[in-house]
Amino acid sequence: MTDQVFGKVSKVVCVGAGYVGGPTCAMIAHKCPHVTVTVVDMNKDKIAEWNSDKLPIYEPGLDEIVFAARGRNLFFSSDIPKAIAEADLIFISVNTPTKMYGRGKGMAPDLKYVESVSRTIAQYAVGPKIVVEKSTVPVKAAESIGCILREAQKNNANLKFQVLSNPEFLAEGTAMKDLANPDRVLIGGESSTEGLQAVAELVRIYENWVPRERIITTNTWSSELSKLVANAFLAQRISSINSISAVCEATGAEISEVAHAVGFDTRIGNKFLKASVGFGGSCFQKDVLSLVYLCESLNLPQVAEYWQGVINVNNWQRRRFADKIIAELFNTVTDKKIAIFGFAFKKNTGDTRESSAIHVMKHLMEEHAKLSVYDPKVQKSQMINDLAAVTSADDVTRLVTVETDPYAAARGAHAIVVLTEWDEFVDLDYNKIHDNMQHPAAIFDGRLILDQKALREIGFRTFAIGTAPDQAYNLFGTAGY
Ligand SMILES: NC(=O)C1=CN([C@@H]2O[C@H](COP(=O)(O)OP(=O)(O)OC[C@H]3O[C@@H](n4cnc5c(N)ncnc54)[C@H](O)[C@@H]3O)[C@@H](O)[C@H]2O)C=CC1
Ligand SMILES: O=C(O)[C@H]1O[C@H](OP(=O)(O)OP(=O)(O)OC[C@H]2O[C@@H](n3ccc(=O)[nH]c3=O)[C@H](O)[C@@H]2O)[C@H](O)[C@@H](O)[C@@H]1O
Repeated sequence: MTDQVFGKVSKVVCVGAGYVGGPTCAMIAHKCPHVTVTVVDMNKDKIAEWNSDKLPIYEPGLDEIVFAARGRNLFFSSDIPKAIAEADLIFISVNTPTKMYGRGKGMAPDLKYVESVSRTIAQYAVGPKIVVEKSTVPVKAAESIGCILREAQKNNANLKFQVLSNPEFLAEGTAMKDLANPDRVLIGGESSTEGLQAVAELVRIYENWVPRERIITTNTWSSELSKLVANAFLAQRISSINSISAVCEATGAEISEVAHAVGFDTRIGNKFLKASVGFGGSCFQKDVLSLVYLCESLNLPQVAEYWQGVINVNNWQRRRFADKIIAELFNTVTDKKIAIFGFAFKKNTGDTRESSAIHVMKHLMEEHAKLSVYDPKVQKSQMINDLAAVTSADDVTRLVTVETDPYAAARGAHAIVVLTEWDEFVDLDYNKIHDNMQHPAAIFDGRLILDQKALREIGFRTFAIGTAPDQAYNLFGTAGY
């Protein structure tokens, strides 16, 4: 019988206290009171926020779990060496953004943070450690991590490492629900005796609350690839429905009716068929581009081109929506006030990474529109920084104001543009809003959340993604297409 190299896990450490590391570890601490969980980060300010009353990220249900477990079996620290030395199992949950320089610029994920953590683990580890890739990485990334760790093993016989892949599938805004009740947990590892032992230890953690049949174990490369593929398939569904939204606008078919009818087929399914102004968020674009780059590197240009199409449609949808706004505002938005409702990439999050709002606003700013933005969760400084990054600080100062209520944002505006599907936008007093706007007043619904008919009865001109212009109610033609 082979000795058990990896004992029962009682100390878990997560390097990276971001959108994934924080919520995931809070859930592990909540569900496994016998395990001590420490989340570390090189960003000391972020750790201070995790230790404060105001956590650095907003997720429904997160505060309650963190406040209950913090100081009991959940800790946030910047002492990375100490945490690594004491850990039985270490999650690597650092960012893997699209590389913005050198080889693979604009396509490949930047793995410098993952490598840096691997080197830190190699430096400070004592005894056996299970190292778990939580970050989304290209196929074979575990091999690079393993190579760095094996080097440390050569100089210290007490060190033992096994690298596992355990990608995260939570979505922002529903992270706590997704973590508490995941469709599946995926764990990839080596089929060696030590590899299987390490996988079994990670399974044991999740088994505290996830039914065993929902914990899938595969080889390492299948696990790494499955994460990229899952995101690519999800993004592909949105680009598919968005491409059809343009056909609807040109024909009189209704995108929500088409999505409903198509999604009723159980083979297709009804989720992720909501037409929109384009998908945003830190991962879909990054991970599809990572898959495209991987395919190019593997000399599979047809596969790369196929997935690149998902990104192309997304960019086109954002541009198409901005062009529609300009066309319907009589082909000029210069100096016109336009209210922007929503800046986050989806509702129930303050995250703005790759938000479609940034791209649509950029297009409107290029036409010198004056934009007045309201979002219930995004800080003003965040909006200013995001917009300045794609235009210029001068343009932002000249053209953008940020309001703390939607009525102020819409006052005196020629149009309202809905870019995030916040529930509160549905229940606003649109009679009052209409009274205080320039007339004719228009609403462009990029999220299909508003009652178009009711708005037209108030007197608005309306446009919604995937909805044909209704000549009986509004003046929109097909200009701009
Ligand atoms: N945001 C999401 O909803 C999801 C993200 N993912 C993946 O999870 C990974 C992490 O994503 P997020 O949590 O959103 O990123 P994030 O940017 O919110 O957090 C990453 C954290 O890692 C820290 N960090 C970077 N290098 C470090 C180092 N060498 N030592 C210590 N700390 C370091 C950063 O300071 C930052 O706080 C990415 O690979 C992403 O693709 C996967 C599923 C969902
Ligand atoms: O790897 C990741 O980071 C995560 O990426 C997505 O999660 P997230 O980006 O947080 O949010 P989604 O709900 O997937 O929405 C992404 C974007 O697509 C848009 N969307 C979503 C669904 C839809 O039907 N239509 C649509 O336009 C959303 O508004 C948003 O802008 C995946 O859903 C998660 O499973 C994955 O773990």
